[in-house]
Amino acid sequence: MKILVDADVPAADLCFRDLGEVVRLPGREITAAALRDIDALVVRSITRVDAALLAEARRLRFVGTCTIGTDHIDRDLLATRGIAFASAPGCNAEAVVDYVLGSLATLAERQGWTLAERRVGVIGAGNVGGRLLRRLSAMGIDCLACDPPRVEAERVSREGQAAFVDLETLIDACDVLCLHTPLVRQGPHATHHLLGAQAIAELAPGTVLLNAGRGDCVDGQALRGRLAGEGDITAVLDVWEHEPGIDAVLRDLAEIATPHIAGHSLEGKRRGTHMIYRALCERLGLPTRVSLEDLLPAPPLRRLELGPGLEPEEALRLCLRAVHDVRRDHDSLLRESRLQGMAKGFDACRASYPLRREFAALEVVLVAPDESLATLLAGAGFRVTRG
Ligand SMILES: NC(=O)C1=CN([C@@H]2O[C@H](COP(=O)(O)OP(=O)(O)OC[C@H]3O[C@@H](n4cnc5c(N)ncnc54)[C@H](O)[C@@H]3O)[C@@H](O)[C@H]2O)C=CC1
Ligand SMILES: O=C(O)C(=O)[C@H](O)COP(=O)(O)O
Repeated sequence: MKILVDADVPAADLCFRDLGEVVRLPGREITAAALRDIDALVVRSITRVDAALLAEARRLRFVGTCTIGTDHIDRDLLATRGIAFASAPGCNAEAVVDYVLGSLATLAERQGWTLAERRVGVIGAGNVGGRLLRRLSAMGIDCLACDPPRVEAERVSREGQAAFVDLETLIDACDVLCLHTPLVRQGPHATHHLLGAQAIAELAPGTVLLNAGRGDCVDGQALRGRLAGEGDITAVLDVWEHEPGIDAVLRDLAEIATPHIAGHSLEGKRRGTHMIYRALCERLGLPTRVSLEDLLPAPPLRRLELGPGLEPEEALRLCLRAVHDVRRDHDSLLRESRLQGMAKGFDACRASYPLRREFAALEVVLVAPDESLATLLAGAGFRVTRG
């Protein structure tokens, strides 16, 4: 049994070596020829698994992607060819929520507003959006949600404390829009350019638009036009059209521009590996000998002690940045894409990404009793204890 695993899948040798011979290749270098004698393929989001890639893959019986998104996989083709498929739903959802909160806290500081006075609209209330809504609500931040497929299928009207509304209502009513939809090209709920030219033109001045779903869900040219023209809205972009060769002008116009790393926590990546390892074991009828705990080292920063005298949002920013500083990711994309060219620089940042821990890995000790601070920090996802 030969298993080809993307070189950016962490802990792959530990997980897969008992199941067969493990071959590693960078995701963008996995070709049809490389799959000739491969029985199982394990990828991340950058390998397009389609008819061209599988042209010579006569032995292939399993494809797994250690990611939430599956838009890079032709699932119909796999089904037709009898090739089993697994993805990793929810694996890095907490990390994306951490990224969103870190970005919003950074914007609030730069632009002189507070999170508490904003209303956040979440588009796509699945594993990521649903967690975001729950954390925002627990932090006391007003939010609305838009998820027509869920409303239709489940007849839901609320998620946590947030009400479900249609997209137009959400856009009109919210100061911050967070996009967490999958890329779906066809059907009644297609998301390609879900935020299209008209919606972007109609955004109220001052709106913050954050996209950590897929780049193609937003019309990048229209967004670039609005940012370069009126310049009266703010964009936070982690995902882009045409990755890794993204639009340099849009990168410069975005207040926070990062190279598709919102989900790149150590926990998120390793959960993804482990979910695909489990799926392959199940497919082969073998027991799982490696546990997720085996893949998660203790975090280097475990405790932060806060004394009295900090404003709540200042304390929040301190904790967020102790774990992950989104400004570093922004700076590294700028630096590397200018040094190496866009596509190479974009990929280089991702390949050398210093894996970060999730907020839940940090214990925040409050030395002085402060119920509202405890609620804010616990709501944001930290483990809060009293000193
Ligand atoms: N930037 C990053 O690093 C990451 C990006 N992602 C992206 O985020 C996407 C969402 O992730 P999850 O929440 O885990 O997926 P999910 O499948 O759990 O949730 C997606 C939600 O979007 C909703 N949706 C679908 N079409 C919609 C539409 N037209 N309007 C509004 N809502 C719609 C679905 O009903 C569902 O509830 C993934 O598909 C992936 O593309 C995921 C992880 C990391
Ligand atoms: O899980 C997803 O979907 C993502 O977008 C990943 O977090 C990003 O995965 P890679 O870019 O590392 O393939």
